Amino acid sequence: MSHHDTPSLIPAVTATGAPAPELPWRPITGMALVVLVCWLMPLEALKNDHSLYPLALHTLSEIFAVVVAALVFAVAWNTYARERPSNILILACGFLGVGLLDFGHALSYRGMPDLVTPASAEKAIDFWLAARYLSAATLLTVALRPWTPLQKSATRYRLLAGVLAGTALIFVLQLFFPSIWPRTFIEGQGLTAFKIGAELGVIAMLALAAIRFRQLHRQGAAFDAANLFAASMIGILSELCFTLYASVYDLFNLVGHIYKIVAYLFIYRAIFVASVRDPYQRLKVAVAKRKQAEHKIEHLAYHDPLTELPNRLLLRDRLEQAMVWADRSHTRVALIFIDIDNFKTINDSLGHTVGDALLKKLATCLQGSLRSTDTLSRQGGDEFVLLVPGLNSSEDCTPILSKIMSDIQAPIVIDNTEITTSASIGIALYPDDGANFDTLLQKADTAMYKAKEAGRNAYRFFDETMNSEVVANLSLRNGLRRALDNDQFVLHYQPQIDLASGTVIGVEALIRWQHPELGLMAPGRFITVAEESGLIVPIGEWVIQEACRQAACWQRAGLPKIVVAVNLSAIQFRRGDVEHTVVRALDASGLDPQFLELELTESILLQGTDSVFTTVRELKKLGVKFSIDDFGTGYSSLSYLKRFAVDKLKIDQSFVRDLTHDSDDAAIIRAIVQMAHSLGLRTIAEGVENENVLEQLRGFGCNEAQGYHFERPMSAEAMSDYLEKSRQSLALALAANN
Ligand SMILES: Nc1nc2c(ncn2[C@@H]2O[C@@H]3COP(=O)(O)O[C@H]4[C@@H](O)[C@H](n5cnc6c(=O)[nH]c(N)nc65)O[C@@H]4COP(=O)(O)O[C@H]3[C@H]2O)c(=O)[nH]1
Repeated sequence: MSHHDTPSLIPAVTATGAPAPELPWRPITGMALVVLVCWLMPLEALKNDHSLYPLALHTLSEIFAVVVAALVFAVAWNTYARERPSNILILACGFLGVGLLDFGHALSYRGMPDLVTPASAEKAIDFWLAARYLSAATLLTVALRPWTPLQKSATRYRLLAGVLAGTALIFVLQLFFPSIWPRTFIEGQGLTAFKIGAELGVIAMLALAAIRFRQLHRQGAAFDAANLFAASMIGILSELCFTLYASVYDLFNLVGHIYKIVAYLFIYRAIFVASVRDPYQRLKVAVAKRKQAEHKIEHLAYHDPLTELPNRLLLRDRLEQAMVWADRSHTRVALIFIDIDNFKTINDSLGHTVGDALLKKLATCLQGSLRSTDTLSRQGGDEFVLLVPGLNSSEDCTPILSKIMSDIQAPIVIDNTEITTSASIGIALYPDDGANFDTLLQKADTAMYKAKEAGRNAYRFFDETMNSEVVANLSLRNGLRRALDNDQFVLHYQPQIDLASGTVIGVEALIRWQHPELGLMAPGRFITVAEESGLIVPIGEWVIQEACRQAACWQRAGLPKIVVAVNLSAIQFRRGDVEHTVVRALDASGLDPQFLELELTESILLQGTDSVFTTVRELKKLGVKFSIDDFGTGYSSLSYLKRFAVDKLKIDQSFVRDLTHDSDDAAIIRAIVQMAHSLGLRTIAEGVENENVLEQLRGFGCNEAQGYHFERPMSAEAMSDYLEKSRQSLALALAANN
């Protein structure tokens, strides 16, 4: 079965989604009762009353019927569209023909002027029967045909032409060759058996149509089967009247004509429903759906899908409006950047679903304590931005900020887990800190970072010093990128002295940046920026390679064999591949691994990841040495001393510096040295600036020392000279001993 053959049926509801109308049994039954009463009652007087249905009334009723038939055609034909069922066109054209034949009937009625031939009962009956058959055939056709669209649009014109030609033929035959028709009425005798039989034929066709329409209605037809069913049934009642009448002026004739008009009206209703009401309803539904979809799209464009809060776009718009209002009312607008502390940890440890639920709850909670004029938006991730208009001064913000902070700190229960968090908040004010959205947002963001740096769970108002820091950092970051490509880094070396022998046994490699404008820059000014930007990874790689190369170079030059110590950053372990870098540097330089020492900070060890452990273990296998830098300042956990099996502890210079005046520092150093020795580790004190300190360190049993008291960090050439001198004095001492 092709697509077009499929009956256009849908269950229970119509095309517009409304429930299918009930069959109109009430008018049908009422009208049937009227016919029954007329038939059963002895109404001889009425039946013979010729004034009951006079010519004028007949003409009037027929004109009305013709008008309704014409309306059926006009509405259906003019509103027809290709996707509509072709049966609508069949009804349209069929009823155009019916209307024309009814017109012929009205003009032929006895008492009307001549239309080619004189008017007569038989002439009127012949037109009448033709109209009845055409109407019954039309209804039966649409009852039996599937309600599918036409294959070709030209068919509609062919159909119209066919109906018009057929009707014209009937007119011609009736007017010019009336004798070819069987007799239907004989003056003085009344209706012929043919006429009655013909009416019964119409009744049979209409009955078939009615049965089919009822069936289709039950199956939930997508067209108005109920009204077409009523039209067929009332058509049958009308026809029954015409099998019962004795005079063309009697009661049955009157009732039959009225019923015919009612049947036409039901067809008109069906056509109107199919051609106007239903399409209009569908259009209304489609427009409503479209509006809904548009509304949804608009909502999505301006809101964050997770929290339903306004997004950046809407926030920008609201800020622009708020700025205009602030200008007029001489008030301020605050843009408050809220970043949830440790959100990443919560997300990673409890999962994204919990993370999302937390953000939603925070959003609801925050929104609950804001005024209707404030706008809370989500920028993505764990960042919210709040817009507060109508402030007189920055102090007006304080109550809001305290409220936000306490709201965020309140414990939130998700999936039976209680989560407590906090926020770092940065505030920028309009017009004080900027005159547009981007500037204000960036400044609020900068202030938020300052709050984070200050230990989180804090808020900071933006001030210009923050900005200059940011600008400086930015130019530093860009400069660092170029520095690596342009070979602007150099290593300086500081000797490490063995306290027992007084000889140099190692050097610490310390990076310097030969800045084209700012001169030689110490690492304290750029290492943090390099770490933040990740540039520490390639920079650190260069340091290892250069230190190994230089150490191997000194050894090849016959200078004393010393260990070169290199600082490593935690970021290098997190983002880089330390093991491969070191192995490559050793291979390239040819340096024996035992002359390389890597200085680890406690933060590296605290990462506690297996990869740090594996790297240390693998490099130790090669012979590389490890020391812990700045020992004593961090957690100084004994467990990682055991786990990582380092070789040396580097006592932080903050303890060494005040050693002679501060008894606590002395106690700490003594304890570190004792502990290191009992674990079989060597100790080195850094920052040794005078002889007194040195003496005390010797007294504690510290193995090595490094500091300005011996030498400041120096260039590679200066270090070569230093090593050369050290070699010579060693040779002299040996010669003297011998
Ligand atoms: N006041 C005083 N200071 C002394 C004395 N003796 C040495 N110093 C300074 O103390 C720092 C010792 O290095 P650090 O503790 O590893 O601390 C280093 C280290 O953490 C880092 N750093 C240096 N080079 C590198 C590198 O190549 N990679 C990494 N990741 N960090 C590096 O930068 C820090 C600072 O390095 P520098 O500025 O070169 O500063 C050096 C050194 O010049 C002294 O007697 N008195």
